[in-house]
Amino acid sequence: MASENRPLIELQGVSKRFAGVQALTDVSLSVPAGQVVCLLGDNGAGKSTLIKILSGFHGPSEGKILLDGVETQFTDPRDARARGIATVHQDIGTIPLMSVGRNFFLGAEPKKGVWPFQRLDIEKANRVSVEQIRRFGITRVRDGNQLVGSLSGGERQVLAIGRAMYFGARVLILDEPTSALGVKEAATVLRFIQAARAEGVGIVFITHNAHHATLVGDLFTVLIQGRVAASFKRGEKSSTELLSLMAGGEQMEDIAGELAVLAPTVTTTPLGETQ
Ligand SMILES: Nc1ncnc2c1ncn2[C@@H]1O[C@H](COP(=O)(O)OP(=O)(O)OP(=O)(O)O)[C@@H](O)[C@H]1O
Repeated sequence: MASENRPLIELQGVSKRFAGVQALTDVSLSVPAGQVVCLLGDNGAGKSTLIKILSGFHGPSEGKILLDGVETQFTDPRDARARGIATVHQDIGTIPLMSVGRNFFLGAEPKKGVWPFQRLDIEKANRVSVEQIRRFGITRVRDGNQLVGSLSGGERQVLAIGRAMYFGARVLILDEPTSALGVKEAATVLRFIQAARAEGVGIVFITHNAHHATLVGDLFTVLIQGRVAASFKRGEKSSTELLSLMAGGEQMEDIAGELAVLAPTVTTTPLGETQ
């Protein structure tokens, strides 16, 4: 297994400006091997911009990217992928009307035969895909010919993440992988995240769900308006504290105050009467 604290990828003092918009300011983040780094923040806080920088989609306006401790630049997302940085977006990346095996190897299909008579080795695609997802506890899938549309949301996420790992991801960026899922389905994905961590993969887990974050996270970074508002380790804050931080504590107190003023008006109006 990879050593626990070796950073695989790091951002140092990264800022990103778009025309007229300062999306990120002086953000530093380190993703060690075998650790889950939770990236949290409200809408517009800069999470997407940050993962686009980590995955080679944008270059930073200022600051550095270090890969295995060496300063680097990604030419594009393909370059980042080739160097082991895989991004799995919620609900994209699998095709419902295609089989599990075909989805798993999409764009990298195993071939058999000798060129020019090569054809898709569907037996291999089916066998490997089923092995890979069963390895992480999805035992309901037994046949690689099964259509992805018949899998649950959590199983589809696991398929997409398992595929990234099979193709050599060392850093997995998971963009809101549990946000559209029910409790049981989210648990499937969270278990998978733990299994990936145990294999020494560095994980960036983007979520709005403070509870999911505290269940699997080792390190936490909260972004507010493009800046790191807090950065801490597992056990240093409860999920309630985390939630309040994400909402920008004071704002939540203001909302609670407003609701307290409104509440008596609402409760004293008898049902069926209008004012
Ligand atoms: N390509 C772009 N051009 C101009 N402004 C952008 C661009 N991408 C992001 N921004 C701006 O940067 C800020 C941060 O946006 P970003 O999408 O990174 O936030 P986010 O935390 O991912 O939000 P969400 O959860 O809603 O996706 C926002 O003000 C957004 O409008």
